[in-house]
This record gives sequence, C-alpha cells and structure tokens, in this order.
Amino acid sequence: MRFTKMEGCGNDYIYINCFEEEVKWPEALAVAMSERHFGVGADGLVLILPSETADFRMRMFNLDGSEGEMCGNAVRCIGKYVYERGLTKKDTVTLETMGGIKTLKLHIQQENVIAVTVDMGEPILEAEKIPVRSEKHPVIGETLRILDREFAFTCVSMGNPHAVTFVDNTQDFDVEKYGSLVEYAPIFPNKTNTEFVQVIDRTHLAMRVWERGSGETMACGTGASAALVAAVLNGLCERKVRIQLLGGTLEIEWRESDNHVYMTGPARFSFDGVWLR
Ligand SMILES: N[C@H](CCC[C@H](N)C(=O)O)C(=O)O
Repeated sequence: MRFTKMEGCGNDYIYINCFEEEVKWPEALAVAMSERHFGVGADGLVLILPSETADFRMRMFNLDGSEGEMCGNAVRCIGKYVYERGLTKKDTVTLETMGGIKTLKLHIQQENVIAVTVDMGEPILEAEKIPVRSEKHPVIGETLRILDREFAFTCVSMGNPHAVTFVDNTQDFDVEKYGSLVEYAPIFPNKTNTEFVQVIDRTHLAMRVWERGSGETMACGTGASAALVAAVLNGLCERKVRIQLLGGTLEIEWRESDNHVYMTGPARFSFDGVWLR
C-alpha cells in the first residue's frame, strides 16, 4: 500500500490516498505505521477520501489509534497534496471533517502550494459541546490541581477539545509531566488536548502542546487556534497573532466580522513509501 509522509510545522502524519488505496482497519493501521521502530514513525495517520458534501473528506487517527474530529496541520497538508498530486486544479478547496466542512485557500507559486489558509470555523465555547464538566460559560479559569500545581484552564473546542493554560516560560516547562495527566482528567469526558502558552507580547504567543492520543507534538493547528481564542478571552492578546511552536510558526486570526478563526501556515512533503505489512 502506497503512502506519503508530510508535515505541517513538524506535526507529521502518514497520508493515504483512498481514491487509490483501501484501508480496512485505520485504527490498527495508525498504531502500526506510526510506531517509530517497527513502522514508519509519525504522529498518526490521515486518510484522504471522496466526499458527497465537499471536494474531499479527511479522517485522522492519532498514534494510539483514536480518531480526532479535526486536525489543523493535516488539513493544510491535504490542501498541498490534492493540488500538487493532481486531484484538483482549484485554489480553493472544501474538506469534510468530523468537525464540519472546512474551506482551504491554497497560496500557489509556480504550481507549488507554499502555504495554506484554513477557515477553522467558529470556536465552540459551550461547556457541554467542548465537552468539559464545568458550570462556567465561557469556560475561563476552570481550576485543576495536577500533582504539585494548580492550573487555570480556558477550554475551547475547534471540533476537538482543548484545555489552554498560560505559563511564564514554555521552554523549560515539563509538558509531559502535567499534560499527560490533564489529558485524562475526569472533567474531560472525551479526554483533551492541552496547550501551554506563553504570551510574548500582544501579537506573539509561544506554545507547546500535549496532544490527546499522540503526546507532545511539534505543533498543533487546532491547538494554536484554541490558544488564540483563549488568550483573547483572557484579554492577553490581539485577535491576530503569530504563534511560535516547536516545529514552526502559525498565523492565527479570530475575525470579529464572522467569528471564524483563520489559520495560515506551511505544509511539506517528506517522502513517498510503500507499506509492505
Ligand atoms: N490529537 C488531536 C488531533 C490532531 C490535532 C492536531 N495535530 C492539529 O494539528 O490540530 C485530537 O485527538 O483531538
């Protein structure tokens, strides 16, 4: 079975073109192929499928086999894939996801997609839709004690759940120690992605992320979108910022005119391969 390895700000997935390949058990395949030593090595698996309601459909699976409703970095990579591999000639593409239909604007130079702007839709702030067990609306300052620290979380869904907290310095923060416990905190019925955010200034944030089902990744597109929304709700930044992640930079804007969040960033091919198992 042929696959393509791609990454967006270092958030790397295995992409399978399901117009040409059939995948019977994606959950098990995601675990096997994502494995660093016995497989390809990745943050998870992404299927590119036909759709009846959009140009294409995405299904994404974390490296533990769990399915994510939405994946911002993968959406940008799919935009690059479908244009440069000849599945579309359009520079605006729609993609059906479990988090709704997303619109992608491809930035093209000499037939190469050099960046993609994704309309991530409206942030979801109602506790029961995130979901998070909280009496607050929006869910700002929900405190949780994790080991020796008390955190205040702002919770946002971008189709998938995010718990955002602000720290003084992301570089020397122990993301695994705390993120791995927040992921399974009982107040998150569907678990959660957790973002640790440092406010550099009112137009620059730095962020590290412990992803639900994948652990710490180099970047998280839905997480960066949730981080911007949380920072604006807490009065910490403007509505358009650059977010510095371990693997690169994303530009995120929460537009007042339509209440939609827009994410712009890179997408890159790494290699093509053939899976023999
Ligand atoms: N781990 C996430 C899915 C991938 C999200 C992330 N890689 C992104 O770019 O948005 C979840 O289970 O909700």
